Amino acid sequence: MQTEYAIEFKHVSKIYNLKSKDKNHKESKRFYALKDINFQIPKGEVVGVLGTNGSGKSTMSIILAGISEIDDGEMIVNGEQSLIAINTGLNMQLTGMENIELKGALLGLSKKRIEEITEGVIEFAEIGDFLYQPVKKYSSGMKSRLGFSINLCLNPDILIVDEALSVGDKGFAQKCIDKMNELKDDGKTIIFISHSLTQVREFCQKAMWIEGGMLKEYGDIEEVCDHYAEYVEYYNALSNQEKNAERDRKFAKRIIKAEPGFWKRILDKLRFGK
Ligand SMILES: Nc1ncnc2c1ncn2[C@@H]1O[C@H](COP(=O)(O)OP(=O)(O)OP(=O)(O)O)[C@@H](O)[C@H]1O
Repeated sequence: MQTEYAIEFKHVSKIYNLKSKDKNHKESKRFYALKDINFQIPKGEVVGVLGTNGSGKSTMSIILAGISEIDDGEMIVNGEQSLIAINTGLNMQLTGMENIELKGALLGLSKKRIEEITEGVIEFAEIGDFLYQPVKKYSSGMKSRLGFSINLCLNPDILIVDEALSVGDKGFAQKCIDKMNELKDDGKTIIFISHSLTQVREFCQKAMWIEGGMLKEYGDIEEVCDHYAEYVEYYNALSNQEKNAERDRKFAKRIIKAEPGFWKRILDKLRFGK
């Protein structure tokens, strides 16, 4: 039987502009936030994403969620995806309730479905009357409760969780893990981005390690986690000077040196969506 994929990345790259240090220097450099990423995630798989700060994990999460466009390559997503992240997805001016309605409307859900989701959120988030207050008045834990609850209650085919568990209190984090386990048992695809190797080992079936914008490893959970842990240990043992050199070395590989035809390809893609 042919494997059905929830997500396929084919030579996916994401480019960002980097402002020049020198204020008078108009030209800005371009660099790869993600560079030539290839992988296939079968439906129903739970994948942990690891990588040191700035490696490209959040960039990947917003690309996966359809919030950010790719600059090169192709991404194929089969199913409705939903992203839970610390600072995304909530409108700060609107109340919790209005945020639920807005999200429902953007997804084109029926009034009845939005009411069901609202009931689910009231029960799951446990933020009481704060649901009728603007989100800007919430604590970060309460924002996380609301964001988590909305996205979990939407029951997406593909759930992307970006470091969101680190904000809520322990009781709520456990409640989210239990709910995520339910989704896992239901055969949903979950992409779990976390700095906690313990959480990744416990919750995921496979792991992906992104470093310096590139896919370093993707496969067996224990193997990838062990290799990542070894790297973190190696990096932490470096002197500050060595750490700087390591960062510069990684960054040098991300700066774009345009080969012939590169910019034409990017521009054509922007103009014609090719
Ligand atoms: N909007 C943006 N414009 C320019 N550069 C950006 C933008 N967003 C992210 N970057 C840069 O892209 C690189 C990847 O960032 P990203 O947030 O994806 O990393 P991360 O792996 O999620 O890091 P962390 O573990 O620190 O959250 C970083 O160098 C970051 O500074």
